Amino acid sequence: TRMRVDVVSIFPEYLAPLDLSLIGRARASGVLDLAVHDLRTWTHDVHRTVDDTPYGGGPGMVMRPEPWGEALDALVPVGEEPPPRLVVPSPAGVPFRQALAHEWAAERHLIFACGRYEGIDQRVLEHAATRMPVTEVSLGDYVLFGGEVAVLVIMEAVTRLLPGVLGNADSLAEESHAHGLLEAPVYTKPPGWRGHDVPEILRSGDHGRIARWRRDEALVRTARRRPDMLAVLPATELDKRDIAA
Ligand SMILES: Nc1cc(-c2ccc3ccn(Cc4ccccn4)c3c2)[nH]n1
Repeated sequence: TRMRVDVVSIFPEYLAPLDLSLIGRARASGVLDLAVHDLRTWTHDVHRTVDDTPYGGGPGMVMRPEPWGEALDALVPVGEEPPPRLVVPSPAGVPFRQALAHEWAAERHLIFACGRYEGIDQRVLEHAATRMPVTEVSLGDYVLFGGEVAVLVIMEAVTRLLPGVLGNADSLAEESHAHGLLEAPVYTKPPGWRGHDVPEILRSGDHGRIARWRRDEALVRTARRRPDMLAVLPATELDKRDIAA
């Protein structure tokens, strides 16, 4: 098996979509070995308590360290080499970008800790960091209820980079965040639809002009929607003439 992934959550059913489609196929093909665990497995009280009031006061509850400690003990075999990476979605995390997806696609073992409430007692991450690399990661500047949907996003971004998962390797090559620009628009049949026609050039068969047209469209789109992406492009990539046009 290429990669093992463990996900721990108090809402394991939130991760059910990982059984579907491409990720389901990656699991069936053996390239991905995924297990979802209920954090309450590692509670011992009759109410299976996972949260408590925050030290220092403030609203909401905080996830207790003990269940997380036992969960991670159970999921990391003693002396596992290389150690797994612990990924903890958090509003205070580093931004998740395609570069991280590529890095994590090379890992042998990922463990995702899905927090809820106001988050996980920080000592869980501090202690885990004595045994494995730990990354707190944010999907963006908006606040979710918990880490589960972030794990779905991260798992999709990482799994599609695993060998054999993407059917047509070219689509990986075409990936927008690879050449630093947004994708050009895409079209398919019919050539005319509700009065909207497919740009003639795409039906010309002139592949050189088509490639140029797509690049120009990508540049214009990026300039309009994501000027920040252009700021980091190496000058060689950016032909000012394209933008002016
Ligand atoms: N990019 C992201 C990531 C998250 C995220 C990830 C994990 C948890 C566990 C709990 N919460 C709620 C919460 C709300 C307020 C302050 C702290 N946490 C999460 C939110 N929101 N946005």
